[in-house]
Amino acid sequence: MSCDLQCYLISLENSKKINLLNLKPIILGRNKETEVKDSLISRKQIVIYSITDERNVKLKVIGKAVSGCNGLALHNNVVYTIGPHDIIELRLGYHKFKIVFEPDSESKMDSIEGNIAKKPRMESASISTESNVEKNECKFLEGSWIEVDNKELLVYTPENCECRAKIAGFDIDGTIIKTKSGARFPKNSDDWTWNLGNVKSQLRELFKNGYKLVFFTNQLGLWNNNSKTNDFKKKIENIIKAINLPIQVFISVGKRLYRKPRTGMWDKLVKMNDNITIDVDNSFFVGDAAGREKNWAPKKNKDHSLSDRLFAMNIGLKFYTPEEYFLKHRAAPFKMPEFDPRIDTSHLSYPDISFNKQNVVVMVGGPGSGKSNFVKDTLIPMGYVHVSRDQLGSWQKCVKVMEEALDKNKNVVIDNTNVDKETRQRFIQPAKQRNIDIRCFIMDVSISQMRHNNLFREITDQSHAIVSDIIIYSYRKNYQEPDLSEGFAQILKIPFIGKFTNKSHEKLYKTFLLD
Ligand SMILES: Nc1ncnc2c1ncn2[C@@H]1O[C@H](COP(=O)(O)OP(=O)(O)OP(=O)(O)O)[C@@H](O)[C@H]1O
Repeated sequence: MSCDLQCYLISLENSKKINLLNLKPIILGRNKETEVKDSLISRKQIVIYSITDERNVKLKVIGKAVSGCNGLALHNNVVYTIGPHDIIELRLGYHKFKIVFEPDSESKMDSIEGNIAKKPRMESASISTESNVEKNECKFLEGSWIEVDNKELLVYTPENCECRAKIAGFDIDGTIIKTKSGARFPKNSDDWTWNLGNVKSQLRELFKNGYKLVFFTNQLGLWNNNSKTNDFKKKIENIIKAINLPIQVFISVGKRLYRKPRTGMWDKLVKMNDNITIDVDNSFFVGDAAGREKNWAPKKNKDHSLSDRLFAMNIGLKFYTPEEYFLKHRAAPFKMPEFDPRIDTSHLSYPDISFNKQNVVVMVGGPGSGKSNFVKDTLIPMGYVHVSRDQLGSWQKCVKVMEEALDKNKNVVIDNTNVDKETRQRFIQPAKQRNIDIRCFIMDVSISQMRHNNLFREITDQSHAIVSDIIIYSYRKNYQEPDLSEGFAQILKIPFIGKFTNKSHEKLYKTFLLD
């Protein structure tokens, strides 16, 4: 063997070259030698030396992180023998160093920029050890929690969780687990068992087939409750431990962006996937909130919601119910929501709203029906004085401001819900007394679209007071259809035409938001 033979570790991140001396151990870790700053890695992570004459390298993991070789996890305190071109990962999947012997008699073409870096060898053939590393070993190693956006989202990531392109996503309650007691809601954090017998083995199969396993769950009940949150975290850790796979878990605690069917949890996963683009076409999501009607199977209740199916739809993922996925049942029928936000409205147009005399426009429409948006877009630019109870505080003030404007020969728009005849008369009478025409513009928007719009506003505009569903349903209950006999010179129906100031709002609006 030539005495000129040298062994190096070459960083695949920055081409840094570390000389491995014959039979002289050095320490790799979060240190100057490697230039790695990853806090999950110990300063003393791996002990390593070369046996240059034999063209091999011995190493032992001694630090807190899970280190790897050629994509496989290494055990701590086990001596491994590896060889030229093997790739050491200081933390499994990260901070890769290739073993290079120079001169390289095996591959003259080999270079960091060349074939090895682009096509890293994944086989474990060259690892020999005093204990075996199984090729598909997939154990779970305890991880850590992070809190996002003022605890609206909690994320659990096991230490050896790898970022992968294919995602197998699952809801938890009613999908992975069910209550042991048979109660609808768990009685305590131990009240769980596997939902279906083969959940665990199917998850293992997916993991072996290259999927990253991710759980997504809505847990509004944890909001502002530290003790419940801690119990729930423990429960999640127990479930993952029992499955014994590195599964990442997203818990939506808040009401807004992260709650399924909204895509906040998925968007966060995309950002946390270490620049690996997610292969949406080959990923999927499984959940029991699928909108199935009562008796979708013998004696089965109606699903409590549709949020899991809509979550998948919003992202563009294939969707399965637990029965379809785990038991291979045929797809059950389901009911879609009344309002579909994806529908294109660009072909619609407003009716002719011009008028050749002084007039008052009384808007009629529930909370979130888009009255203010319409008024701002159309009537205000035409010179109408904007009268709104939201801004003035009481209907009496609205009447006063309207009268003052009318007496100055101005046109006026009353931008209130104006739900019934009595409310509308408050504005019709003073106009009539002045012989001024009154028109009525009704927002042609369904109750479910109003709910969608309100939620959209809640997410995008925190300055506006939150409108509860109760207020919207009370609008529906009290609604009296406007009629010419009330004193209107004209009644027009105003369609909802989507108009957006920015792309991200448009994207959000066009997803299913209601659960
Ligand atoms: N034409 C539109 N295109 C896109 N989004 C719209 C449109 N109209 C309204 N929205 C959105 O719907 C939400 C409610 O709209 P808006 O405030 O105009 O309703 P409103 O009927 O005036 O409600 P309220 O009576 O509660 O004040 C807002 O977030 C708004 O941005």
